[in-house]
Amino acid sequence: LEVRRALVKFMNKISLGNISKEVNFGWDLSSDPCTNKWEGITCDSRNQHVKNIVLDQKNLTGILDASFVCEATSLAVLSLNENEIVGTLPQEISNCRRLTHLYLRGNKLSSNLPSSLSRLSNLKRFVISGNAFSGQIPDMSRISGLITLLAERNQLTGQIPEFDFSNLVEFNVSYNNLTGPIPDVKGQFSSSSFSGNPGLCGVPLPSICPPSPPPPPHPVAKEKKVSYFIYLGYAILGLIIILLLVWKLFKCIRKKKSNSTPMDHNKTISSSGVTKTPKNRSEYSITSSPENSMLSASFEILSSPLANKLRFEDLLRAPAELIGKGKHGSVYKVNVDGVTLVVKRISGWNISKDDFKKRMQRIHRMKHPHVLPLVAFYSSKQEKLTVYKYQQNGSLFKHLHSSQGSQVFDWASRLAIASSLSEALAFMHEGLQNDDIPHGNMKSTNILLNDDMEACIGEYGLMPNNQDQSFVAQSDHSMREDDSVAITARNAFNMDIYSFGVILLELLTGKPVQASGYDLSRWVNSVVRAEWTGEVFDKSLITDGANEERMINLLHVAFKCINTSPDARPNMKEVAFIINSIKEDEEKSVSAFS
Ligand SMILES: Nc1ncnc2c1ncn2[C@@H]1O[C@H](COP(=O)(O)OP(=O)(O)OP(=O)(O)O)[C@@H](O)[C@H]1O
Repeated sequence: LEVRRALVKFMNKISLGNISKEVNFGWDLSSDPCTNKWEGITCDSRNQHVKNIVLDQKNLTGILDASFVCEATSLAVLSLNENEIVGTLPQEISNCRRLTHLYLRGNKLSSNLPSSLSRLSNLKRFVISGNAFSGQIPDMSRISGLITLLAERNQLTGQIPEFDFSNLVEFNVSYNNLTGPIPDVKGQFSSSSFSGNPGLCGVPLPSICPPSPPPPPHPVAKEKKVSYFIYLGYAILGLIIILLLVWKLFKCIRKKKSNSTPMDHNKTISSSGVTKTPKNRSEYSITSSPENSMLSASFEILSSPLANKLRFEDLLRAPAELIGKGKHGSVYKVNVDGVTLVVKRISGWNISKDDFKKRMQRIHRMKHPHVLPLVAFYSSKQEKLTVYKYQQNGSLFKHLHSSQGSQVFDWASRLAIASSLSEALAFMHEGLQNDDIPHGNMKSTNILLNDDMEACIGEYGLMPNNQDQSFVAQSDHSMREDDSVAITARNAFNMDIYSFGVILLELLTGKPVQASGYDLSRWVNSVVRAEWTGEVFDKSLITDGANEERMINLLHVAFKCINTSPDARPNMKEVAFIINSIKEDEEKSVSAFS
Protein backbone atom coordinates (compact mmCIF):
# COMPACT_ATOMS: atom_id res chain seq x y z
CA LEU A 1 0.00 0.00 0.00
CA GLU A 2 2.92 2.31 0.78
CA VAL A 3 4.29 1.91 -2.75
CA ARG A 4 0.84 2.46 -4.22
CA ARG A 5 0.42 5.65 -2.20
CA ALA A 6 3.84 6.90 -3.25
CA LEU A 7 3.11 6.19 -6.91
CA VAL A 8 -0.18 8.09 -6.73
CA LYS A 9 1.69 11.03 -5.20
CA PHE A 10 4.30 10.78 -7.96
CA MET A 11 1.50 10.90 -10.54
CA ASN A 12 -0.19 13.86 -8.79
CA LYS A 13 3.03 15.81 -8.94
CA ILE A 14 4.04 14.89 -12.44
CA SER A 15 0.58 15.76 -13.78
CA LEU A 16 0.42 18.95 -11.71
CA GLY A 17 -1.07 21.73 -13.79
CA ASN A 18 -2.25 19.28 -16.43
CA ILE A 19 -5.31 20.25 -18.33
CA SER A 20 -7.61 17.85 -16.61
CA LYS A 21 -6.71 16.68 -13.15
CA GLU A 22 -9.10 13.79 -13.74
CA VAL A 23 -6.60 12.28 -16.16
CA ASN A 24 -4.63 10.12 -13.76
CA PHE A 25 -4.21 7.19 -16.13
CA GLY A 26 -6.03 4.88 -13.73
CA TRP A 27 -3.46 5.52 -11.00
CA ASP A 28 -5.64 5.61 -7.89
CA LEU A 29 -5.42 4.20 -4.43
CA SER A 30 -8.44 1.97 -4.78
CA SER A 31 -6.77 -0.26 -7.37
CA ASP A 32 -3.53 -2.17 -7.74
CA PRO A 33 -0.83 -0.96 -10.14
CA CYS A 34 -0.04 -4.49 -11.31
CA THR A 35 -3.29 -6.42 -11.34
CA ASN A 36 -5.38 -3.43 -12.41
CA LYS A 37 -2.77 -2.48 -14.99
CA TRP A 38 -2.29 1.23 -14.31
CA GLU A 39 -1.46 2.86 -17.61
CA GLY A 40 2.26 2.88 -18.33
CA ILE A 41 3.13 0.35 -15.65
CA THR A 42 4.49 -3.15 -16.21
CA CYS A 43 5.22 -5.51 -13.37
CA ASP A 44 7.27 -8.63 -12.81
CA SER A 45 5.92 -12.00 -13.93
CA ARG A 46 4.29 -12.61 -10.53
CA ASN A 47 2.52 -9.25 -10.74
CA GLN A 48 3.98 -8.14 -7.45
CA HIS A 49 6.59 -5.53 -8.18
CA VAL A 50 6.52 -2.53 -10.48
CA LYS A 51 9.36 -2.91 -12.99
CA ASN A 52 8.71 -0.34 -15.71
CA ILE A 53 7.00 3.02 -15.82
CA VAL A 54 6.62 4.34 -19.35
CA LEU A 55 4.66 7.58 -19.68
CA ASP A 56 6.01 8.95 -22.96
CA GLN A 57 4.04 11.71 -24.73
CA LYS A 58 1.35 12.00 -22.08
CA ASN A 59 1.36 15.78 -21.94
CA LEU A 60 2.63 15.74 -18.35
CA THR A 61 3.39 19.24 -17.16
CA GLY A 62 4.34 18.79 -13.51
CA ILE A 63 7.49 17.96 -11.63
CA LEU A 64 9.41 14.73 -11.22
CA ASP A 65 9.40 13.70 -7.57
CA ALA A 66 12.03 10.99 -7.45
CA SER A 67 11.56 10.25 -3.76
CA PHE A 68 8.03 9.01 -4.46
CA VAL A 69 8.69 7.09 -7.66
CA CYS A 70 11.75 5.42 -6.15
CA GLU A 71 9.58 3.91 -3.41
CA ALA A 72 8.96 1.32 -6.11
CA THR A 73 12.30 -0.26 -5.26
CA SER A 74 12.23 -2.75 -8.14
CA LEU A 75 11.85 -0.03 -10.73
CA ALA A 76 14.16 -0.72 -13.67
CA VAL A 77 12.81 1.52 -16.42
CA LEU A 78 11.56 5.07 -16.02
CA SER A 79 10.63 6.62 -19.32
CA LEU A 80 9.04 10.07 -19.47
CA ASN A 81 10.09 11.16 -22.95
CA GLU A 82 8.38 14.01 -24.81
CA ASN A 83 6.34 15.57 -22.03
CA GLU A 84 6.56 19.05 -20.54
CA ILE A 85 7.95 18.15 -17.17
CA VAL A 86 9.55 21.10 -15.40
CA GLY A 87 11.92 21.52 -12.46
CA THR A 88 15.00 19.50 -11.79
CA LEU A 89 16.13 15.90 -11.82
CA PRO A 90 16.29 15.48 -8.04
CA GLN A 91 19.16 13.95 -6.06
CA GLU A 92 16.73 11.30 -4.77
CA ILE A 93 16.84 9.62 -8.18
CA SER A 94 19.68 7.57 -6.72
CA ASN A 95 17.10 5.89 -4.43
CA CYS A 96 15.98 4.00 -7.56
CA ARG A 97 18.86 1.58 -7.03
CA ARG A 98 17.76 -0.95 -9.63
CA LEU A 99 17.21 1.60 -12.38
CA THR A 100 18.69 0.47 -15.68
CA HIS A 101 16.97 2.86 -18.12
CA LEU A 102 16.25 6.53 -17.45
CA TYR A 103 14.68 8.33 -20.40
CA LEU A 104 13.78 12.03 -19.99
CA ARG A 105 14.16 13.23 -23.60
CA GLY A 106 12.22 16.33 -24.73
CA ASN A 107 11.04 17.85 -21.46
CA LYS A 108 11.62 21.20 -19.76
CA LEU A 109 13.92 19.98 -17.03
CA SER A 110 16.59 22.42 -15.94
CA SER A 111 19.35 23.15 -13.39
CA ASN A 112 22.29 20.96 -12.56
CA LEU A 113 22.27 17.21 -12.99
CA PRO A 114 22.43 15.56 -9.56
CA SER A 115 25.81 14.22 -8.51
CA SER A 116 23.96 11.22 -7.09
CA LEU A 117 23.61 9.88 -10.65
CA SER A 118 27.02 8.30 -10.16
CA ARG A 119 25.42 6.00 -7.56
CA LEU A 120 23.01 4.45 -10.07
CA SER A 121 25.37 1.54 -10.56
CA ASN A 122 22.95 -0.50 -12.68
CA LEU A 123 22.26 2.24 -15.18
CA LYS A 124 22.62 1.20 -18.82
CA ARG A 125 20.87 3.91 -20.75
CA PHE A 126 20.62 7.56 -19.72
CA VAL A 127 18.87 9.94 -22.11
CA ILE A 128 18.22 13.62 -21.30
CA SER A 129 18.39 15.15 -24.79
CA GLY A 130 16.38 18.29 -25.49
CA ASN A 131 15.96 19.70 -21.99
CA ALA A 132 17.48 22.78 -20.34
CA PHE A 133 19.94 21.11 -17.98
CA SER A 134 22.89 23.26 -17.06
CA GLY A 135 26.09 22.83 -15.06
CA GLN A 136 28.59 20.03 -15.41
CA ILE A 137 28.06 16.44 -16.51
CA PRO A 138 28.50 14.42 -13.32
CA ASP A 139 31.21 11.80 -13.15
CA MET A 140 29.59 8.55 -14.25
CA SER A 141 32.81 6.74 -15.03
CA ARG A 142 32.22 4.18 -12.31
CA ILE A 143 28.96 2.99 -13.87
CA SER A 144 30.60 0.17 -15.74
CA GLY A 145 27.50 -1.02 -17.58
CA LEU A 146 26.56 2.37 -19.04
CA ILE A 147 26.10 1.95 -22.78
CA THR A 148 24.07 5.02 -23.74
CA LEU A 149 24.50 8.64 -22.74
CA LEU A 150 22.55 11.10 -24.85
CA ALA A 151 22.57 14.66 -23.56
CA GLU A 152 22.49 16.74 -26.72
CA ARG A 153 20.60 20.06 -26.88
CA ASN A 154 20.92 21.15 -23.24
CA GLN A 155 22.96 23.96 -21.66
CA LEU A 156 25.64 21.84 -20.04
CA THR A 157 28.95 23.52 -19.26
CA GLY A 158 32.44 22.60 -18.11
CA GLN A 159 34.66 19.81 -19.38
CA ILE A 160 33.51 16.37 -20.49
CA PRO A 161 34.39 14.04 -17.62
CA GLU A 162 36.12 10.70 -18.14
CA PHE A 163 33.92 7.88 -19.42
CA ASP A 164 34.80 4.35 -20.33
CA PHE A 165 34.32 5.15 -23.99
CA SER A 166 35.18 1.62 -25.11
CA ASN A 167 31.99 0.36 -23.40
CA LEU A 168 29.71 3.12 -24.57
CA VAL A 169 27.63 2.36 -27.64
CA GLU A 170 25.81 5.68 -27.93
CA PHE A 171 27.23 9.02 -26.78
CA ASN A 172 26.11 12.49 -27.75
CA VAL A 173 26.72 15.80 -26.00
CA SER A 174 26.34 18.05 -29.04
CA TYR A 175 24.76 21.51 -28.82
CA ASN A 176 25.65 22.37 -25.24
CA ASN A 177 28.19 24.87 -23.89
CA LEU A 178 30.90 22.37 -23.02
CA THR A 179 34.51 23.50 -23.06
CA GLY A 180 38.04 22.12 -23.04
CA PRO A 181 39.65 19.11 -24.67
CA ILE A 182 37.59 16.06 -25.64
CA PRO A 183 38.82 12.98 -23.76
CA ASP A 184 40.20 10.05 -25.74
CA VAL A 185 37.07 8.53 -27.29
CA LYS A 186 39.08 5.59 -28.60
CA GLY A 187 37.82 6.19 -32.12
CA GLN A 188 34.30 5.23 -31.03
CA PHE A 189 32.48 8.47 -31.79
CA SER A 190 32.52 10.99 -34.61
CA SER A 191 32.43 14.79 -34.48
CA SER A 192 28.61 14.81 -34.60
CA SER A 193 28.60 13.64 -30.99
CA PHE A 194 30.45 16.81 -29.94
CA SER A 195 29.54 19.53 -32.46
CA GLY A 196 27.69 22.69 -31.43
CA ASN A 197 29.96 23.28 -28.42
CA PRO A 198 32.12 26.25 -29.45
CA GLY A 199 34.48 25.74 -26.51
CA LEU A 200 35.34 22.08 -27.20
CA CYS A 201 38.52 21.12 -28.99
CA GLY A 202 40.55 18.12 -30.06
CA VAL A 203 39.84 14.85 -31.90
CA PRO A 204 37.31 14.09 -33.37
CA LEU A 205 36.50 17.81 -33.84
CA PRO A 206 38.54 19.74 -36.40
CA SER A 207 39.56 22.43 -33.86
CA ILE A 208 42.99 21.80 -32.36
CA CYS A 209 43.45 22.41 -28.64
CA PRO A 210 45.91 25.16 -27.66
CA PRO A 211 49.13 23.78 -26.18
CA SER A 212 48.85 23.22 -22.45
CA PRO A 213 50.88 25.66 -20.32
CA PRO A 214 54.38 24.44 -19.38
CA PRO A 215 54.66 22.73 -15.99
CA PRO A 216 55.71 25.09 -13.19
CA PRO A 217 59.49 25.19 -12.61
CA HIS A 218 60.82 22.84 -9.99
CA PRO A 219 60.60 24.61 -6.63
CA VAL A 220 63.96 25.29 -5.07
CA ALA A 221 64.59 24.81 -1.38
CA LYS A 222 64.53 28.53 -0.68
CA GLU A 223 61.07 28.93 -2.24
CA LYS A 224 59.92 26.01 -0.12
CA LYS A 225 60.98 27.84 2.98
CA VAL A 226 59.23 31.05 1.93
CA SER A 227 55.98 29.23 1.13
CA TYR A 228 56.19 27.50 4.53
CA PHE A 229 56.01 30.89 6.22
CA ILE A 230 53.20 32.03 3.93
CA TYR A 231 51.13 28.97 4.89
CA LEU A 232 51.86 29.52 8.55
CA GLY A 233 50.65 33.12 8.18
CA TYR A 234 47.43 31.95 6.53
CA ALA A 235 46.85 29.42 9.29
CA ILE A 236 47.20 32.04 12.01
CA LEU A 237 44.93 34.44 10.12
CA GLY A 238 42.35 31.67 9.67
CA LEU A 239 42.47 30.88 13.38
CA ILE A 240 41.86 34.53 14.26
CA ILE A 241 38.88 34.72 11.87
CA ILE A 242 37.36 31.52 13.34
CA LEU A 243 37.76 32.84 16.88
CA LEU A 244 36.15 36.12 15.89
CA LEU A 245 33.20 34.32 14.27
CA VAL A 246 32.68 32.08 17.32
CA TRP A 247 32.73 35.14 19.54
CA LYS A 248 30.18 36.93 17.34
CA LEU A 249 27.93 33.88 17.27
CA PHE A 250 28.10 33.58 21.03
CA LYS A 251 27.14 37.23 21.39
CA CYS A 252 24.23 36.76 18.95
CA ILE A 253 22.84 33.76 20.86
CA ARG A 254 23.07 35.63 24.15
CA LYS A 255 21.35 38.64 22.67
CA LYS A 256 18.57 36.50 21.27
CA LYS A 257 18.00 34.71 24.54
CA SER A 258 17.61 37.98 26.38
CA ASN A 259 15.32 39.39 23.73
CA SER A 260 12.84 36.66 22.91
CA THR A 261 9.65 38.76 22.97
CA PRO A 262 7.48 38.61 19.81
CA MET A 263 8.64 40.88 17.02
CA ASP A 264 6.67 43.98 16.26
CA HIS A 265 4.88 43.93 12.99
CA ASN A 266 5.46 46.57 10.35
CA LYS A 267 9.15 46.17 11.04
CA THR A 268 12.03 44.98 8.99
CA ILE A 269 13.71 42.15 10.81
CA SER A 270 16.98 40.45 10.20
CA SER A 271 17.14 36.79 9.30
CA SER A 272 20.13 36.41 11.53
CA GLY A 273 17.77 36.15 14.46
CA VAL A 274 16.21 32.99 13.10
CA THR A 275 16.84 29.76 14.94
CA LYS A 276 16.80 26.89 12.54
CA THR A 277 16.67 23.50 14.16
CA PRO A 278 16.87 20.88 11.41
CA LYS A 279 13.82 19.10 12.82
CA ASN A 280 11.46 21.95 12.36
CA ARG A 281 12.91 23.50 9.24
CA SER A 282 10.25 23.81 6.61
CA GLU A 283 10.89 22.84 3.01
CA TYR A 284 11.59 26.39 1.97
CA SER A 285 13.86 27.28 4.84
CA ILE A 286 16.31 29.83 3.59
CA THR A 287 19.66 28.49 2.62
CA SER A 288 22.24 29.35 5.23
CA SER A 289 24.71 31.54 3.52
CA PRO A 290 27.26 33.94 4.87
CA GLU A 291 25.01 36.72 3.67
CA ASN A 292 22.00 35.42 5.54
CA SER A 293 23.88 35.32 8.74
CA MET A 294 25.15 38.84 8.28
CA LEU A 295 22.28 41.13 9.13
CA SER A 296 21.61 41.92 5.49
CA ALA A 297 18.42 40.03 4.68
CA SER A 298 15.05 41.48 5.47
CA PHE A 299 11.64 40.13 6.23
CA GLU A 300 8.98 42.76 5.95
CA ILE A 301 5.45 42.39 7.18
CA LEU A 302 3.13 44.71 5.36
CA SER A 303 0.11 46.19 7.06
CA SER A 304 -2.40 43.41 7.14
CA PRO A 305 -4.62 42.32 10.01
CA LEU A 306 -3.65 38.77 9.08
CA ALA A 307 -0.02 39.35 9.71
CA ASN A 308 -0.24 41.05 13.06
CA LYS A 309 1.54 38.32 14.89
CA LEU A 310 3.42 36.74 12.03
CA ARG A 311 7.08 36.13 12.68
CA PHE A 312 9.59 34.89 10.19
CA GLU A 313 10.64 32.08 12.53
CA ASP A 314 7.06 30.80 12.63
CA LEU A 315 6.91 30.86 8.87
CA LEU A 316 10.09 28.84 8.62
CA ARG A 317 9.02 26.34 11.24
CA ALA A 318 5.47 25.78 10.06
CA PRO A 319 4.88 22.61 8.06
CA ALA A 320 4.85 23.45 4.37
CA GLU A 321 3.06 21.65 1.59
CA LEU A 322 4.37 22.11 -1.93
CA ILE A 323 1.40 23.05 -4.10
CA GLY A 324 3.19 24.06 -7.24
CA LYS A 325 6.54 24.22 -8.85
CA GLY A 326 7.05 26.14 -12.04
CA LYS A 327 9.89 27.62 -13.98
CA HIS A 328 9.68 30.76 -11.88
CA GLY A 329 9.59 29.22 -8.43
CA SER A 330 7.87 26.96 -5.98
CA VAL A 331 4.68 27.60 -4.07
CA TYR A 332 4.01 26.29 -0.57
CA LYS A 333 0.88 26.23 1.53
CA VAL A 334 1.78 27.01 5.13
CA ASN A 335 -0.34 27.09 8.24
CA VAL A 336 0.83 29.51 10.91
CA ASP A 337 -1.25 29.74 14.08
CA GLY A 338 -4.47 28.83 12.31
CA VAL A 339 -3.91 31.19 9.37
CA THR A 340 -3.24 29.52 6.03
CA LEU A 341 -0.74 31.34 3.90
CA VAL A 342 0.92 30.78 0.57
CA VAL A 343 4.66 31.29 0.30
CA LYS A 344 6.19 31.70 -3.14
CA ARG A 345 9.88 31.06 -3.37
CA ILE A 346 11.01 32.89 -6.48
CA SER A 347 13.81 31.35 -8.47
CA GLY A 348 16.05 32.39 -11.30
CA TRP A 349 15.66 36.14 -10.90
CA ASN A 350 18.82 38.12 -10.69
CA ILE A 351 17.44 41.10 -8.79
CA SER A 352 19.27 42.71 -5.90
CA LYS A 353 17.65 42.41 -2.50
CA ASP A 354 17.13 46.16 -2.28
CA ASP A 355 15.54 46.42 -5.70
CA PHE A 356 13.24 43.53 -4.84
CA LYS A 357 12.33 45.19 -1.56
CA LYS A 358 11.57 48.50 -3.26
CA ARG A 359 9.52 46.71 -5.90
CA MET A 360 7.42 44.81 -3.37
CA GLN A 361 6.83 47.95 -1.29
CA ARG A 362 5.80 49.83 -4.42
CA ILE A 363 3.37 47.11 -5.49
CA HIS A 364 1.95 46.94 -1.99
CA ARG A 365 1.08 50.64 -2.07
CA MET A 366 -1.15 49.97 -5.10
CA LYS A 367 -4.25 48.63 -3.42
CA HIS A 368 -7.13 47.32 -5.50
CA PRO A 369 -9.96 45.07 -4.34
CA HIS A 370 -9.25 42.66 -7.20
CA VAL A 371 -5.51 42.38 -6.67
CA LEU A 372 -4.41 39.90 -4.04
CA PRO A 373 -2.51 41.89 -1.38
CA LEU A 374 0.96 40.88 -0.30
CA VAL A 375 1.03 39.88 3.36
CA ALA A 376 4.82 39.90 3.70
CA PHE A 377 8.00 39.34 1.78
CA TYR A 378 11.54 38.23 2.45
CA SER A 379 14.49 39.47 0.50
CA SER A 380 18.09 38.40 0.72
CA LYS A 381 20.70 38.12 -2.00
CA GLN A 382 19.93 34.46 -2.64
CA GLU A 383 16.32 34.14 -1.59
CA LYS A 384 13.19 36.05 -2.47
CA LEU A 385 9.95 34.94 -0.83
CA THR A 386 6.50 36.46 -1.03
CA VAL A 387 3.63 35.65 1.30
CA TYR A 388 -0.07 35.84 0.43
CA LYS A 389 -3.22 34.66 2.12
CA TYR A 390 -4.24 31.22 0.92
CA GLN A 391 -7.40 31.42 -1.19
CA GLN A 392 -9.34 28.28 -0.47
CA ASN A 393 -11.53 28.67 -3.54
CA GLY A 394 -8.50 28.12 -5.75
CA SER A 395 -7.72 29.52 -9.16
CA LEU A 396 -9.81 30.50 -12.15
CA PHE A 397 -7.97 27.79 -14.06
CA LYS A 398 -9.19 25.16 -11.62
CA HIS A 399 -12.80 26.25 -11.88
CA LEU A 400 -12.89 26.70 -15.63
CA HIS A 401 -11.18 23.46 -16.48
CA SER A 402 -12.40 21.05 -13.85
CA SER A 403 -15.47 18.97 -14.55
CA GLN A 404 -17.81 21.26 -12.56
CA GLY A 405 -16.26 24.45 -13.95
CA SER A 406 -19.01 25.33 -16.35
CA GLN A 407 -21.64 24.96 -13.64
CA VAL A 408 -19.75 27.31 -11.32
CA PHE A 409 -19.57 30.13 -13.84
CA ASP A 410 -22.53 31.19 -15.91
CA TRP A 411 -22.24 33.92 -18.51
CA ALA A 412 -23.01 36.77 -16.10
CA SER A 413 -20.31 35.69 -13.66
CA ARG A 414 -17.76 35.24 -16.44
CA LEU A 415 -18.51 38.74 -17.68
CA ALA A 416 -18.20 40.06 -14.12
CA ILE A 417 -14.82 38.33 -13.77
CA ALA A 418 -13.62 39.77 -17.10
CA SER A 419 -14.73 43.22 -16.03
CA SER A 420 -13.18 43.22 -12.55
CA LEU A 421 -9.91 41.73 -13.81
CA SER A 422 -9.65 44.28 -16.61
CA GLU A 423 -10.25 47.12 -14.16
CA ALA A 424 -7.72 45.77 -11.71
CA LEU A 425 -5.06 45.30 -14.39
CA ALA A 426 -5.77 48.74 -15.85
CA PHE A 427 -5.38 50.25 -12.38
CA MET A 428 -2.07 48.48 -11.77
CA HIS A 429 -0.71 49.31 -15.22
CA GLU A 430 -1.53 52.96 -14.84
CA GLY A 431 -0.03 53.24 -11.36
CA LEU A 432 3.09 51.21 -12.06
CA GLN A 433 3.89 52.33 -15.61
CA ASN A 434 6.57 54.76 -14.46
CA ASP A 435 8.14 52.14 -12.21
CA ASP A 436 8.25 49.64 -15.09
CA ILE A 437 6.40 46.98 -13.14
CA PRO A 438 3.99 44.94 -15.25
CA HIS A 439 2.41 41.75 -13.93
CA GLY A 440 4.64 39.60 -16.07
CA ASN A 441 2.85 36.28 -15.70
CA MET A 442 -0.89 36.78 -16.23
CA LYS A 443 -2.59 33.42 -16.57
CA SER A 444 -5.62 31.70 -15.15
CA THR A 445 -3.62 29.83 -12.49
CA ASN A 446 -2.60 33.22 -11.13
CA ILE A 447 -6.18 34.46 -10.90
CA LEU A 448 -7.48 33.45 -7.46
CA LEU A 449 -11.08 33.40 -6.29
CA ASN A 450 -11.62 35.00 -2.90
CA ASP A 451 -14.16 33.94 -0.26
CA ASP A 452 -16.91 35.74 -2.19
CA MET A 453 -15.87 33.96 -5.39
CA GLU A 454 -14.61 37.23 -6.83
CA ALA A 455 -11.55 37.05 -9.05
CA CYS A 456 -8.30 38.60 -7.79
CA ILE A 457 -5.03 38.96 -9.63
CA GLY A 458 -2.30 37.10 -7.77
CA GLU A 459 1.50 37.30 -7.98
CA TYR A 460 1.63 40.80 -9.46
CA GLY A 461 5.13 41.85 -10.49
CA LEU A 462 6.97 38.69 -9.47
CA MET A 463 8.72 38.38 -12.81
CA PRO A 464 11.68 40.20 -14.27
CA ASN A 465 10.84 42.52 -17.14
CA ASN A 466 13.38 40.88 -19.39
CA GLN A 467 11.80 37.44 -19.40
CA ASP A 468 13.72 34.89 -21.32
CA GLN A 469 12.73 34.03 -24.85
CA SER A 470 11.18 30.69 -23.99
CA PHE A 471 8.66 32.42 -21.75
CA VAL A 472 7.91 34.91 -24.46
CA ALA A 473 7.45 32.15 -26.97
CA GLN A 474 5.00 30.35 -24.72
CA SER A 475 2.88 33.33 -24.00
CA ASP A 476 3.02 35.62 -26.93
CA HIS A 477 3.18 34.25 -30.44
CA SER A 478 3.66 37.61 -32.02
CA MET A 479 7.01 37.85 -30.26
CA ARG A 480 7.99 34.38 -31.35
CA GLU A 481 7.96 35.53 -34.93
CA ASP A 482 10.90 37.78 -34.22
CA ASP A 483 13.20 36.16 -31.72
CA SER A 484 15.45 39.17 -31.73
CA VAL A 485 12.85 41.42 -30.07
CA ALA A 486 14.27 42.90 -26.90
CA ILE A 487 11.78 42.49 -24.09
CA THR A 488 11.53 46.03 -22.94
CA ALA A 489 9.25 47.08 -20.13
CA ARG A 490 6.81 48.39 -22.71
CA ASN A 491 6.71 45.00 -24.38
CA ALA A 492 6.18 43.42 -21.00
CA PHE A 493 3.10 45.61 -20.36
CA ASN A 494 1.94 44.65 -23.82
CA MET A 495 2.42 41.00 -23.01
CA ASP A 496 0.13 41.39 -19.99
CA ILE A 497 -2.52 42.63 -22.39
CA TYR A 498 -1.91 39.68 -24.68
CA SER A 499 -2.16 37.30 -21.72
CA PHE A 500 -5.34 39.00 -20.55
CA GLY A 501 -6.81 38.38 -24.03
CA VAL A 502 -5.98 34.69 -23.63
CA ILE A 503 -7.80 34.65 -20.26
CA LEU A 504 -10.83 36.14 -22.03
CA LEU A 505 -10.61 33.31 -24.57
CA GLU A 506 -10.53 30.79 -21.72
CA LEU A 507 -13.63 32.41 -20.20
CA LEU A 508 -15.46 32.33 -23.52
CA THR A 509 -14.48 28.89 -24.73
CA GLY A 510 -14.06 27.05 -21.42
CA LYS A 511 -10.96 25.55 -23.00
CA PRO A 512 -7.45 25.59 -21.54
CA VAL A 513 -4.68 27.55 -23.22
CA GLN A 514 -2.89 24.52 -24.46
CA ALA A 515 -3.89 20.90 -24.78
CA SER A 516 -2.54 18.12 -26.93
CA GLY A 517 -2.84 19.16 -30.50
CA TYR A 518 -3.96 22.76 -30.20
CA ASP A 519 -3.10 26.19 -28.96
CA LEU A 520 -6.16 28.16 -27.86
CA SER A 521 -5.60 31.44 -29.68
CA ARG A 522 -4.73 29.70 -32.95
CA TRP A 523 -7.69 27.38 -32.64
CA VAL A 524 -10.14 30.24 -31.97
CA ASN A 525 -8.66 32.19 -34.88
CA SER A 526 -9.03 29.29 -37.27
CA VAL A 527 -12.65 28.58 -36.25
CA VAL A 528 -13.63 32.23 -36.60
CA ARG A 529 -11.85 32.55 -39.93
CA ALA A 530 -13.88 29.59 -41.17
CA GLU A 531 -16.99 31.54 -40.15
CA TRP A 532 -18.04 29.09 -37.49
CA THR A 533 -17.79 31.69 -34.73
CA GLY A 534 -20.63 30.14 -32.72
CA GLU A 535 -18.57 26.95 -32.42
CA VAL A 536 -15.89 28.55 -30.27
CA PHE A 537 -18.11 29.31 -27.28
CA ASP A 538 -18.37 27.07 -24.27
CA LYS A 539 -21.32 24.75 -24.89
CA SER A 540 -22.66 25.34 -21.39
CA LEU A 541 -22.95 29.09 -22.12
CA ILE A 542 -25.00 28.37 -25.24
CA THR A 543 -27.30 25.95 -23.41
CA ASP A 544 -27.71 28.51 -20.62
CA GLY A 545 -29.02 30.93 -23.23
CA ALA A 546 -26.19 33.46 -22.97
CA ASN A 547 -26.55 36.35 -25.40
CA GLU A 548 -24.49 35.52 -28.47
CA GLU A 549 -24.08 39.11 -29.60
CA ARG A 550 -22.43 40.11 -26.32
CA MET A 551 -20.27 36.98 -26.38
CA ILE A 552 -19.09 37.98 -29.87
CA ASN A 553 -18.39 41.49 -28.58
CA LEU A 554 -16.22 40.07 -25.81
CA LEU A 555 -14.52 37.78 -28.33
CA HIS A 556 -13.63 40.87 -30.37
CA VAL A 557 -12.03 42.43 -27.29
CA ALA A 558 -10.01 39.24 -26.83
CA PHE A 559 -8.90 39.40 -30.48
CA LYS A 560 -7.80 43.00 -30.04
CA CYS A 561 -5.70 42.01 -27.03
CA ILE A 562 -4.00 39.10 -28.82
CA ASN A 563 -3.32 41.11 -31.96
CA THR A 564 -0.03 39.88 -33.42
CA SER A 565 1.19 43.44 -33.63
CA PRO A 566 1.75 44.62 -30.04
CA ASP A 567 1.32 48.26 -31.02
CA ALA A 568 -2.17 47.58 -32.34
CA ARG A 569 -3.38 46.29 -28.98
CA PRO A 570 -5.58 48.59 -26.91
CA ASN A 571 -4.27 49.59 -23.49
CA MET A 572 -5.87 48.07 -20.41
CA LYS A 573 -7.89 51.19 -19.67
CA GLU A 574 -9.53 50.94 -23.09
CA VAL A 575 -10.08 47.21 -22.63
CA ALA A 576 -11.75 47.78 -19.26
CA PHE A 577 -13.96 50.48 -20.76
CA ILE A 578 -15.25 48.21 -23.57
CA ILE A 579 -15.82 45.25 -21.26
CA ASN A 580 -17.71 47.44 -18.81
CA SER A 581 -19.98 48.67 -21.55
CA ILE A 582 -20.72 45.04 -22.59
CA LYS A 583 -21.47 44.30 -18.95
CA GLU A 584 -23.79 47.30 -18.68
CA ASP A 585 -25.68 46.12 -21.79
CA GLU A 586 -26.03 42.70 -20.20
CA GLU A 587 -27.34 44.15 -16.95
CA LYS A 588 -29.82 46.39 -18.78
CA SER A 589 -31.18 43.51 -20.78
CA VAL A 590 -31.53 41.33 -17.67
CA SER A 591 -33.42 44.05 -15.79
CA ALA A 592 -35.66 44.63 -18.85
CA PHE A 593 -36.66 40.96 -18.73
CA SER A 594 -37.30 40.79 -15.02
N1 LIG B 1 -2.79 32.65 -2.72
C1 LIG B 1 -3.08 31.45 -3.23
N2 LIG B 1 -4.10 30.72 -2.75
C2 LIG B 1 -4.42 29.51 -3.25
N3 LIG B 1 -3.76 28.93 -4.27
C3 LIG B 1 -2.72 29.60 -4.81
C4 LIG B 1 -2.33 30.89 -4.32
N4 LIG B 1 -1.27 31.31 -5.05
C5 LIG B 1 -1.01 30.34 -5.94
N5 LIG B 1 -1.88 29.32 -5.81
C6 LIG B 1 -1.93 28.09 -6.61
O1 LIG B 1 -0.74 27.37 -6.42
C7 LIG B 1 -0.38 26.70 -7.61
C8 LIG B 1 1.05 26.94 -7.91
O2 LIG B 1 1.25 28.31 -8.12
P1 LIG B 1 2.35 28.82 -9.15
O3 LIG B 1 2.31 30.29 -9.16
O4 LIG B 1 3.66 28.13 -8.94
O5 LIG B 1 1.75 28.17 -10.47
P2 LIG B 1 1.90 28.65 -11.90
O6 LIG B 1 1.22 29.99 -11.99
O7 LIG B 1 1.33 27.56 -12.74
O8 LIG B 1 3.46 28.74 -12.14
P3 LIG B 1 4.43 30.01 -12.34
O9 LIG B 1 3.79 31.18 -11.58
O10 LIG B 1 5.73 29.56 -11.75
O11 LIG B 1 4.47 30.26 -13.80
C9 LIG B 1 -1.32 27.21 -8.70
O12 LIG B 1 -2.28 26.21 -8.98
C10 LIG B 1 -1.98 28.41 -8.09
O13 LIG B 1 -3.32 28.54 -8.55
